[in-house]
Amino acid sequence: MHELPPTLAAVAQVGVPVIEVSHVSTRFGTAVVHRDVSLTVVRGEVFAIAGGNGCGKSTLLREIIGLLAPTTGTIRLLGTDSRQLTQSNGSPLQRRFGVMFQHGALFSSMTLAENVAVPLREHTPLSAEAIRDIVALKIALVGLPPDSAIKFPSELSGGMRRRAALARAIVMDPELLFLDEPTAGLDPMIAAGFDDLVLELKRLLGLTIVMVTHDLDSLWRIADRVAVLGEGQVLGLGTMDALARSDDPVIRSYFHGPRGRAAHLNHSGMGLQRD
Ligand SMILES: Nc1ncnc2c1ncn2[C@@H]1O[C@H](COP(=O)(O)OP(=O)(O)OP(=O)(O)O)[C@@H](O)[C@H]1O
Repeated sequence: MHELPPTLAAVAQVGVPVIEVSHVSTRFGTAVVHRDVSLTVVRGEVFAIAGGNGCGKSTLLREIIGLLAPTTGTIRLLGTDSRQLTQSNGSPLQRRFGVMFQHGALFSSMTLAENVAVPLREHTPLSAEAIRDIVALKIALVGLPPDSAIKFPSELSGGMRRRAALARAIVMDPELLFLDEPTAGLDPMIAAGFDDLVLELKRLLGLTIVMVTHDLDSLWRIADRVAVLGEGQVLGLGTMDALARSDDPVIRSYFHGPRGRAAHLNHSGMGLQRD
């Protein structure tokens, strides 16, 4: 029997759980960040983790990708306990996901092409020529011009830096893509363009996407499901439409404050109407 190419194999498994967070609690000293958090991400969705400042979104992301071990509870990533990632470097599992950290986290002393090449240099035996070709392809895929490859991060705009960071996150053809505050600090037009790019890459590459964000426009635009964290717990989990109807006071204040209302109006098209 022939094996399916990775993208088709991923499409064939749409809806299968790829991340299972079970009864996770996290403490830093006496500070409790998570108490009994459980959620499941299924293949093929854009799953967002939202909530107020300091509610533990990035910490949960770090736990899922094995940079940090939860105090209690378990997290299974693509069927493997993510503690195994915490304990070992260079696990084959690490090749199956890409991460775009907050603000892009590009190396300032490297050109854009060198930044994008880092995972290939670290995790594959590919020749310099093959790496150059793959990097050029990924730079084009995120909509950056070829001449940006030789530029340093300081020579790029904020939006271009995010696209470069995204190119690095997908350079190993991952199944799963993690985005930590991908649109933070971008102006609304650039942020919307970035959201569209994320959706396009999801479609082209058969990605499952987990995104930590405060950006209500992004949530309305691209999230299939959203987990709202607060008070150490999952306060609500569902589609944006379902969450917008929630009676939970924290969720209500999150979605029905001035920014939440404006984002909802924009999403429904009403925000674009003029008198
Ligand atoms: N390594 C650490 N040691 C001690 N405390 C930490 C550590 N990492 C995170 N925290 C604390 O855990 C809490 C949750 O932080 P986290 O960055 O996960 O929140 P967040 O929801 O992503 O916040 P923001 O939206 O502001 O980025 C914060 O109070 C933070 O100070």
